[in-house]
Amino acid sequence: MIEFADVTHAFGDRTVLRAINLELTEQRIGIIGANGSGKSTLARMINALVVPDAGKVRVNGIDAAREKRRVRREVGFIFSDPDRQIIMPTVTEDIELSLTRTVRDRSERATRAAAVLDRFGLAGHADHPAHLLSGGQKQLLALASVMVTEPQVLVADEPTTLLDLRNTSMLRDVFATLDEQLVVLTHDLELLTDYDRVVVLDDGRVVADDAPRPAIAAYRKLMS
Ligand SMILES: Nc1ncnc2c1ncn2[C@@H]1O[C@H](COP(=O)(O)OP(=O)(O)OP(=O)(O)O)[C@@H](O)[C@H]1O
Repeated sequence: MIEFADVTHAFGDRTVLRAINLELTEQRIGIIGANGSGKSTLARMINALVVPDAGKVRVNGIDAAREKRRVRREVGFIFSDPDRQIIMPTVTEDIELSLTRTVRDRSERATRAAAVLDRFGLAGHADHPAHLLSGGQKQLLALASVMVTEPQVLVADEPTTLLDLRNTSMLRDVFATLDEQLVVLTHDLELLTDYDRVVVLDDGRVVADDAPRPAIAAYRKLMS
C-alpha cells in the first residue's frame, strides 16, 4: 500500500501539493491532471526523490522520508525523459547495470537482460550503443532497466509520450500482466481505461478519485 497522510509541499513560495490524503491499495492506479497540477511531485515522493514539507508518505509501511534507500529498493521509478536513466554505453550493459547489486552471477545477469530485452522488442538492439536508439526505444530501454529488477511497486511518469501505436499497445499489455503495484502518470487517458482507480489532481489537490470512467469525465469537465 502507498499512503499519503496529510502531505503538503511547496517549492519556494509556490505550494504544489495541499493536504493530500490517499491510501493506494489497488493494483493499477492512474494519476491525471493539468500540466503543473503536482502529479510528478506526488509520484516522486513515492520513492523519496521529493520529501514532503509536512505529512508522511509510506510505502508498504516504510516511511519514505526516513528510509530512502529501503523505499527505493521497493519502488522502481521510470522517468518521462529516458536520457536521465540510461547510463551505460550499450543496451545490454545498461540492463545488466541494474542487476549488479542484486544478481551476483554474471551469466544470470546476461540471461535476465536478454529475456527483458526480448520482452520489450529490443533483442535486436542488444549490442547497440544506447544513445543511438530512437526516443521510443530509449523509453522502452529505461522501462526494461527498471522492470528487470522486479520492484514491488512501479511508478511510471508519462511512459508512452515517445511511443508509437504499436509500442504503446505493447506497453499496455506488459502493464496488464504485471504482478507489481503500478502507478502511472499520464496524459494518455486511453491507457487508463481498464485501471482499478484514477486520481485527478488540480492545483495540488485531489479533485476526483474514482473508477477510470467517472474520474476521466471529471477531468474532462474540469478542463473544458
Ligand atoms: N524542483 C522544483 N523546483 C521548483 N519548482 C518545481 C520543482 N518541481 C516542480 N516544480 C513546480 O511544481 C509545480 C508542479 O509540477 P509537477 O511537475 O509536479 O506537475 P505535473 O502535474 O507533473 O505537470 P506536467 O503534466 O506538466 O508534467 C509546477 O509549477 C512546477 O513548476
